[in-house]
Amino acid sequence: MSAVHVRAPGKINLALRVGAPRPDGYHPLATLFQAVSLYEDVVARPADDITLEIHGRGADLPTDSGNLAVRAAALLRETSGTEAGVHLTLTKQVPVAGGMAGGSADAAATLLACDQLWGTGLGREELGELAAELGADVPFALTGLSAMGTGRGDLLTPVMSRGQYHWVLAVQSEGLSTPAVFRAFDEIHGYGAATAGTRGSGAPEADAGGPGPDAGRPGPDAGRPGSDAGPGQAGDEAGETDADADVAGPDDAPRLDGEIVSALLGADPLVLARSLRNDLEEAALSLRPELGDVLAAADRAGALAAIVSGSGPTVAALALDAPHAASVAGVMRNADVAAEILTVTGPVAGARVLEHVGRRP
Ligand SMILES: C[C@](O)(CO)[C@H](O)COP(=O)(O)OP(=O)(O)OC[C@H]1O[C@@H](n2ccc(N)nc2=O)[C@H](O)[C@@H]1O
Ligand SMILES: Nc1ncnc2c1ncn2[C@@H]1O[C@H](COP(=O)(O)OP(=O)(O)OP(=O)(O)O)[C@@H](O)[C@H]1O
Repeated sequence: MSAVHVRAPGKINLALRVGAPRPDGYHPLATLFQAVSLYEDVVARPADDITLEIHGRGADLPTDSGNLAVRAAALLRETSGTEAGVHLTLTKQVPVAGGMAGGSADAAATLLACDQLWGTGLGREELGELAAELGADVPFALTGLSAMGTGRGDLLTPVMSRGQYHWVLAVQSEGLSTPAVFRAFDEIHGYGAATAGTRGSGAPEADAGGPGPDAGRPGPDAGRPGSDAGPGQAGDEAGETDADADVAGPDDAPRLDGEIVSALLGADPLVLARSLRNDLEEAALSLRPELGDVLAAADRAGALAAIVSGSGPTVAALALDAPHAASVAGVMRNADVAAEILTVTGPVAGARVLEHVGRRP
């Protein structure tokens, strides 16, 4: 085979509940992911070593083992035992360090592209396990669509979603470090200096003394006022998910409100708008107070609701439909609160092969 082209999506966390740091420094999460139509494209070609070139965003990113795509290829090579190499051409659309899991999408796309190129014979399940080793958000970039994430965010349960949601994204020129946002979260909630670490280091640098005194506390309630508005129109058609129950993890893990799962089944953006919440938003705002202006601008532009995506600083504003999204985007562009204003839709598929070039019949 002469090339494999794989595309993987960025994500928005429709809901993100965060608990106290665990002994390993990671935070237990309960999150509802939606994959959106902002993509990372990876073309994998045979080569002797593992090499990478980057187009689009991220010209300053490392192209060596500091890059998650290179790390993904190296992990797959080691696991599969192949001696082959790969040249990766990565075209990035997802903002770097934007809270939309762009690096994770690169890793997921690379795993799938190299798997196909090298014919490793590993199944999706084994690729999922490698994905979780690379980062908490990587498994979701493989599966895409809508899913609940628990554990570190890497234990996924698919969630049914009807209809298409229209988002306006306010992208900042400077990203936010995910570990720094989790650290700010810990400070705000009195959890002590439990997390540090850099991406892809395998695990965050845990507190030398182990878990903080508050490690067992339930998740804090850090949503903005109004983000917890009244009950949704939970129908009785919740499919495999019990929409009336809180969606639970272990005893002291944070929980998602079942209302948001029902909202996705109802295909009604007005209902979803009432259920959006992000426990990291306050922490992102503490590091980047200007994000308050972005949220306010989305509100003034008539968005149904707006939320910081994941660890930020990208703000995702929900619209009623495509024309409404275009209108909100126009007003937000004029407000001049972001480097770029984009419109996307979700949910979309996870990492998938777009093209095999030169495959034998
Ligand atoms: C904020 C989210 O995007 C929400 O989906 C994710 O939790 C972040 O996922 P990610 O960037 O893939 O995270 P990783 O690369 O695994 O970890 C980066 C750093 O984020 C922090 N981290 C991440 C996930 C988690 N459940 N708890 C954490 O404390 C840790 O400091 C870790 O060192
Ligand atoms: N391929 C990559 N793309 C982007 N960042 C990468 C990549 N490889 C390594 N990195 C490092 O990871 C950091 C953040 O990556 P990314 O763009 O995925 O952030 P993010 O979207 O905020 O992630 P998440 O939402 O998963 O927390 C970058 O600042 C960079 O140091």
